[in-house]
Order: sequence, then C-alpha cells, then structure tokens
Amino acid sequence: MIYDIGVIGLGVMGTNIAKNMSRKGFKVVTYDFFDDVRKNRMNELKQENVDIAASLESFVNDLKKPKNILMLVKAGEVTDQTIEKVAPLLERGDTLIDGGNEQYENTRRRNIELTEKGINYIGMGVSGGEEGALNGPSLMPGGQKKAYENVRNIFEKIAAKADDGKPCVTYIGNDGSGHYVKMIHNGIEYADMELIAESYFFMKHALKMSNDEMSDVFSEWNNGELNSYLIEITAEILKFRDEEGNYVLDLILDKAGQKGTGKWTGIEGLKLGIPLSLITDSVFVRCLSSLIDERALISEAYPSEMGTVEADKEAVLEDLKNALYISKLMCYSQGFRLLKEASDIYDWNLQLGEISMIWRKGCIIRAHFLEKINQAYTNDPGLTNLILDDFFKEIVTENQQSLRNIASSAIKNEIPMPAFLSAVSYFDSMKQKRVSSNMVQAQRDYFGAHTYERVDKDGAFHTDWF
Ligand SMILES: NC(=O)C1=CN([C@@H]2O[C@H](COP(=O)(O)OP(=O)(O)OC[C@H]3O[C@@H](n4cnc5c(N)ncnc54)[C@H](OP(=O)(O)O)[C@@H]3O)[C@@H](O)[C@H]2O)C=CC1
Ligand SMILES: O=C(CO)[C@H](O)[C@H](O)COP(=O)(O)O
Repeated sequence: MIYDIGVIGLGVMGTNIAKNMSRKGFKVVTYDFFDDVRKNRMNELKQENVDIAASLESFVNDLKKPKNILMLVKAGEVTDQTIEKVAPLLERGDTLIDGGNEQYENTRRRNIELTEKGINYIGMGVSGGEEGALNGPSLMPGGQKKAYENVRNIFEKIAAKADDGKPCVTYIGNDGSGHYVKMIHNGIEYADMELIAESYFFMKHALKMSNDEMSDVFSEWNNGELNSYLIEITAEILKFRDEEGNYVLDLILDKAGQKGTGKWTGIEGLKLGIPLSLITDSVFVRCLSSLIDERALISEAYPSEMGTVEADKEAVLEDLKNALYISKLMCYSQGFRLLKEASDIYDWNLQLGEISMIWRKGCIIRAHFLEKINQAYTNDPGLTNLILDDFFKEIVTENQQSLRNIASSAIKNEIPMPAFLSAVSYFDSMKQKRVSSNMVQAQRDYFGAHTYERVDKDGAFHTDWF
C-alpha cells in the first residue's frame, strides 16, 4: 500500500490525528519508536484503517512522493532525536512536519538545517487536545509555503470547521511562525483561564455562592458575549460530583501545573519589549500556587480575612461579567500586539485577522469573540492595538467602571485577583499620554549618568545633579 501521509509518535495526539486523517479518507501509516506502544495501539488503529509500520524504514518507504511525515512527539530533545533518525531516509522535496508544542527558535534552527539538505520543515501548532485531535483541531502551520501546499488538503479536511464552514487552519508564514502563533495562543489561554479562575474565587468568597449557583452563572454567561469553550467547561467543572457526591473541584489541590508555553510567551514579551502583564501574571500565579508550604506559613503569619461583598448580588455579578469581558479583551490586545511586533521583527507578514479566524473552533481559546477581532483587523489591517478599534473602544468605555468596581472590591476584601488588577493597570497606563517614567529617567541619570531625552528638544541630556 502507498500511503498519503505518515504519523510518528503514538501518544494521545499522534494516535487521534492519525484516526482523524483516516476517517477523512486518507491512507495513513504510523510509527512509534517503542515496540510495546506499537503493539498496544495495533487493534485500536486497525479498527480505524490506520496501519502501523514494523520498522522506520518501511514506514518511510511506503509513503507517496514527495513524502510527508507528521511528528507528534515530545518537544525538544526527543524531536531532535526523531529528526536525526528520519531525515537520512528522506529525499529532496520531502517534508517533515512537527505538530508538537515546540519553541519557535528550535523550529527556525531545524528549518535551516533541513533546508540545507533539500528537506522542507513545517512547524505546526496544534490545539484542541485529545478530543480536538480526533474530531477537528485548530492548526497553525508555518514553514515553506510550497511544502504546505502538498499537505493543505489533508489539514483542511481534518481541521475543525467554523460555523461558516471554513476550516480552522491557514498557512501562517515562514520558519518558526506556526509554533510562535501556537505559543501566543497558549499564553492567551493561560490568562483567559486565570481570569475565569479569579472570577470563580470572587463569587465563592466575596459572594459566598455555592458550586451549583456559580455553575449556573457561568452557563448563563456562556449564552452571551463571553461565550467560549473555557466558560462552558468551567460551568461543567463546578457542578461535577464524584460517586460519593463530592464536588471534584473542591478536592483538587490548588497547585497549577505548566509545561512551558506560557513562560515562553512571557519571555518573548520581555525580549521584544511588549507589555504582556496579564499573561506573565498568570504564569506567576501558577508558580505562586506551587509554593504550597510557603503559603501555609505566610497564611499563619497573616491570617486571611477575605471579606464578603454586601451590595446587591445581581449588580455585583453584572459588574463581574463586564469586568471579565474587558479584562479578556486586554489579554487578547496584549497577545495580538506581540504577534504584530514579532511579525515585523521576524519578517513573517502575519495576517492577524486570519489567525483569529482559525481560533474560532477546535482550539482551547475558541470563542465567539474572535469574530470581532477579525472584524477589527479587516477594518484596519495595520491596527496597532485592539482597544483602538471602534467596536472594542465602545465595550471598554462602557465596562471600565465595572472593572474598577471589581478590582477595588478585590483589594478591599483581600481577594487575590492579580489578572484583573493587571488588566486595569495596563489600561490605565496605556491611556496616559504621560506616565511616571520621567522620574525613572531622572533617577537613572542621577546615579549612573545614563542621560535622558527631553520633551522640548532633541538629543541626549545629562544633568550635574550633585
Ligand atoms: N496533549 C495535548 O493536549 C496537546 C499536546 N500537544 C503536543 O503534541 C506533542 C505530543 O503530545 P502527546 O501526544 O500529548 O504526548 P504523549 O506524551 O502522549 O506522546 C508523546 C510521544 O512522544 C514519544 N516519546 C516520549 N519520549 C520519547 C523518547 N525518549 N524517545 C522517543 N519517543 C518518545 C511518546 O512515545 P511513547 O508513547 O512510547 O511514550 C509519544 O509517542 C507534544 O509536543 C505536546 O506538547 C499539542 C497540543 C495539545
Ligand atoms: O497546547 C495545549 C492546548 O492548547 C495544551 O493543553 C497545553 O500543553 C497546556 O499547557 P500547560 O500544561 O502548560 O497548561
């Protein structure tokens, strides 16, 4: 048999994407370096008309030319080791595709190394987890465009479809751009999740709401402008009970894990000098959550007095909903601002509107709201910051008081809501023509003769302060 595509790595993602491809009518062969994994997956994949090759050589030999291989293995060293084994078996014009959550610098490096051998290299962000991989993920491929054209049909068929029927995949740009876009997707995912978690915490402590009441509120929010996968699953999680009738959420240790993509996004914001406070704060909250013993000590030293908000509950919930909406917008405005900067610096020509469109379905941050982001970039493809768009400007203007109400209530009642506070600080700073940094410049010049620029004339100036 001659196969349309090969998939290496029979973990959850590789197995499910292979099944998805087969269900869409493609002939798929798979391979895993571990004998026991190939054996364990045999029956499951056979039922789906997916073959497992007995050796790496036969896996590669039986592929249609030019050969296309999708790797879904652990990012980093394992991907390098996989390339080392597979690349010698490929010919000029063949394409290796990495679907893992890889750092874009690694993808750029591999793209250069393999291009020298005549092999194309596509770094493709894949989102949607196990279920998305099977039924339709959002795909973010970057690399040689001509190589993408060879696999475009396969990826358009397996990708999630938005309500207008469009597949949630588009060619992103050169070298590491696909993995970069996935990294930003995950950074936004971190902040989106954190804002929802803080909303839950506020309802639980400031409003003393039960899990079922909170679940109902999130379900209701999911019917409006906040409609999104993350809000939907939050409503489900809140009311979910185990066999003994306990709420599972209440039994989960408050220690958040992380695999690195949020941290990479924060580092990239620092590298390019773009404020990404909501995303970095969300990464730091995960770090802080892991300091369980230290938090226990500090909570004994400073007993917590989280207060209850006595105002009209419905009005407070309305404020919370509005505050969540504009904080989410601040988070997206930061993420897209970084994409814009990276597009210029790395010469990727990223189509920000199209990127928002492929996140409408299939991925973790899928949301109704993304259509509005596309509209903003359609109206003005050079838009500097999303909050300058007319539609979003109206939302921010209308809802900013709600954000201030929730942020001050959080501070007054000792309820930790760092992402919400970050949103209000970002907004208040960005809307000042003049911020406090003239003082920082004066201090730098005072102690280190670092010089400063002036508001009234060009040049670098130094004052003899002593
Ligand atoms: N799970 C998710 O929701 C998502 C995951 N991703 C990314 O997709 C990629 C695959 O993820 P996923 O399927 O969840 O991961 P798994 O851990 O389930 O599978 C990873 C694959 O890598 C292989 N592997 C691990 N260590 C080695 C090694 N030392 N040598 C050779 N092969 C090795 C595994 O083989 P074996 O089975 O033998 O251990 C498996 O085939 C990752 O980069 C992940 O970040 C992207 C989007 C979502
Ligand atoms: O890529 C994903 C979804 O888009 C993964 O679910 C991601 O790995 C989750 O990241 P983390 O474990 O750091 O929360």
